[in-house]
Amino acid sequence: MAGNEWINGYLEAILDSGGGAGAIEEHKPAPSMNLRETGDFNPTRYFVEEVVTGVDETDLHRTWIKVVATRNTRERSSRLENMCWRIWHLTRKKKQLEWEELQRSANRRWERELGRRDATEDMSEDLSEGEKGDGLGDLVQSETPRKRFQRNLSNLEVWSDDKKEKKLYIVLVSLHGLVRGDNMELGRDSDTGGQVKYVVELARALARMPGVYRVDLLTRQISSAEVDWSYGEPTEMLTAGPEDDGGNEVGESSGAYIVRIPFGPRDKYILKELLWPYIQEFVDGALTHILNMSKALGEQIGGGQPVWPYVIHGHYADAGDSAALLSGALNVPMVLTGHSLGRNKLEQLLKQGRQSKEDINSTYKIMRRIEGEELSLDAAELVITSTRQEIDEQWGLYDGFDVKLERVLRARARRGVNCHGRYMPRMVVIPPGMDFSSVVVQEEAPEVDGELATLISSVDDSSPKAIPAIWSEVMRFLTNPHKPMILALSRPDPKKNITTLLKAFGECRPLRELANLTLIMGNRDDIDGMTGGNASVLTTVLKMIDKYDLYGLVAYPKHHRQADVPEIYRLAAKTKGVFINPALVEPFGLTLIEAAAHGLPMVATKNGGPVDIHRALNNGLLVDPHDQQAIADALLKLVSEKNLWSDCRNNGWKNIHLFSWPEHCRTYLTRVAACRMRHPQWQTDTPRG
Ligand SMILES: O=c1ccn([C@@H]2O[C@H](COP(=O)(O)OP(=O)(O)O[C@H]3O[C@H](CO)[C@@H](O)[C@H](O)[C@H]3O)[C@@H](O)[C@H]2O)c(=O)[nH]1
Ligand SMILES: O=P(O)(O)OC[C@H]1O[C@](O)(CO)[C@@H](O)[C@@H]1O
Repeated sequence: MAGNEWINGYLEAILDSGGGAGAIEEHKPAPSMNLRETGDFNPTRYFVEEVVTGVDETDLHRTWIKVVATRNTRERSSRLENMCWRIWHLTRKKKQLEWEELQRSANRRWERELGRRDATEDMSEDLSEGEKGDGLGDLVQSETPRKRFQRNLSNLEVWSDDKKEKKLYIVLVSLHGLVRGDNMELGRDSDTGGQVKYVVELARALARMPGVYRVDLLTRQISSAEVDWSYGEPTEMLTAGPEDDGGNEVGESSGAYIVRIPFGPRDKYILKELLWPYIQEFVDGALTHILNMSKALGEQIGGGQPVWPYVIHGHYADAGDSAALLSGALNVPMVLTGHSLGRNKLEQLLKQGRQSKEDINSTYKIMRRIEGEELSLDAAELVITSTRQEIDEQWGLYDGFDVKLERVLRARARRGVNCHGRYMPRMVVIPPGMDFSSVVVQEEAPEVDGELATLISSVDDSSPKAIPAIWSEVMRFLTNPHKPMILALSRPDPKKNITTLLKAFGECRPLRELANLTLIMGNRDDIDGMTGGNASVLTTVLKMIDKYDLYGLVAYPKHHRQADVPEIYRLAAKTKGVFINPALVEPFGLTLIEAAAHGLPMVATKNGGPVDIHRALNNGLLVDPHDQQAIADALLKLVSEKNLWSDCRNNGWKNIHLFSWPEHCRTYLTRVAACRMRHPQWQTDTPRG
């Protein structure tokens, strides 16, 4: 088409000028005017050069106005051509800018990748020490060095019997709650629960390890009429130390002891939230005890030289704060276990939406607690957690810890690269053990009616099968005790979310018809005598039982002893029931491994440690604790689908052995031995061990 010949001319000019759609064109200088003078002037080429070099879009519109106003056809056509080219040029220029930006961002990404590769090399260099694995689901891959799953703990020497000639002195600190070795009053109040059980069992297990001479568990001396006299005893032996191989006595101080230090109002048992002002007083008392004990041990086993603590291990924010001070004063490595973390609790309570941050702080002194946790992180060489999730999603909330940065810092320190003063503690997953002595040997899944009915109907004192007293205590609430029992067992703390469980049960007719609900909520004489949060939970529970008319379907006994707990699990298992932990957040969940050991499948909160326990045991279902329907559905599924129930029961039994205190202690000592040595008595070239 003749009219469009000019387009061909321009295209040729583009090709000549090296331009082409998408090509990146070198910027060409404008043709000098001498082209005109020399007669080689080519208007098309001129325009192309003119457009490519000179114009921009700002006056494009003015040009358009001129073109529209031009009468002369030829002139108008020329101007139109010019405009087309300018539009084309600007489009190409825009594309060029975009391409250059793409190039720049690709370069930036490549640089970041290079950096990441560096960091990953650092980490993997570090990970080769067995830090891989994402939690209890990899428990078989966890720090606990088990034969079949021996980790590549490259530069760590696993603690073994050849350490038996060492005579280590270990100090554990757990300040709050009622701490004693036997008949613990777990669940009596919000401060006496899993941590108390954990530290007592840890102290006993450590004292039984080769090379450990003495373990002191420091706590608060409570001489109050409100509590049993045993909590006022200055010292309580938990276990005597092991005989040494030669059968010789190992000294009267060997073994594990609770040592009670007086601090705070002498005649009062006060809540953990009110202990913060007295931490320094505890530290003073603890320091005096440790100095005296180190001297005494020095006389016994140290050849006259003081035997300083091998490690000071704080449990929970308050004891972590204290251990940090003691560690600094004694120049002894500090280890921390959180048990339950303030930032996580705050997050979940805010999500529940019942209290403002100010109210939460007023009730729980949560900001002082978080400050104690941050101080502990700064001082700790090592943080022992129960699950991988606790590291990633709970400690990861803290200023003093970042998963990736910690590994990079450690790798840099190992390579002698400056860390600019940044330091973070190592995190290691060592799941707690449990005391299996209370677990009855695995029985075949009994026929419910056959076994339990026989037991109940023949009960009398003479009967060889007299049922445990606690069974009667529970069953007296129930119209039909043969129905599958849904069991919840926890301190009656608001964060345990018992009321949502009760609502789910009360509003689910099939569940009410198919199962009973048993709530073990600590021990109580009088609800009015309970602390605030616990009293409100109990009051709400009673009101909800009335509201939903759950009489005969829900058991809520006032008292039980520690020795009753295994029997309670057994009763629920005999009815083919289910254990539930609906907590808003559960850092670990000792009750879940206890229930599994007793053959009970679980329904548990998906917030916290239960995720990793489930991955290790595969013995139940996880739920959103804020979703009442999900809780009801999961319970209904497990109590109604008998094959699923049996599979979960057997899965729990299959792997529960992974939660063993001896294995825990072996890993514990292996990791502590690798901490930075600080004290002259440990002055050796290699990590202590
Ligand atoms: O009425 C009760 C209530 C509890 N318990 C026992 O007390 C312990 C409770 O431990 P857990 O279920 O773990 O809850 P907490 O008391 O909240 O323990 C804190 O500390 C534990 C140890 O670190 C962690 O597992 C928890 O996640 C953490 O919240 C278990 O052994 C229970 O058997 C009773 O015997 N009777
Ligand atoms: O509910 P909180 O305030 O996080 O505290 C958890 C409590 O449970 C315990 O296990 C009770 O022993 C302690 O860790 C702590 O007193």
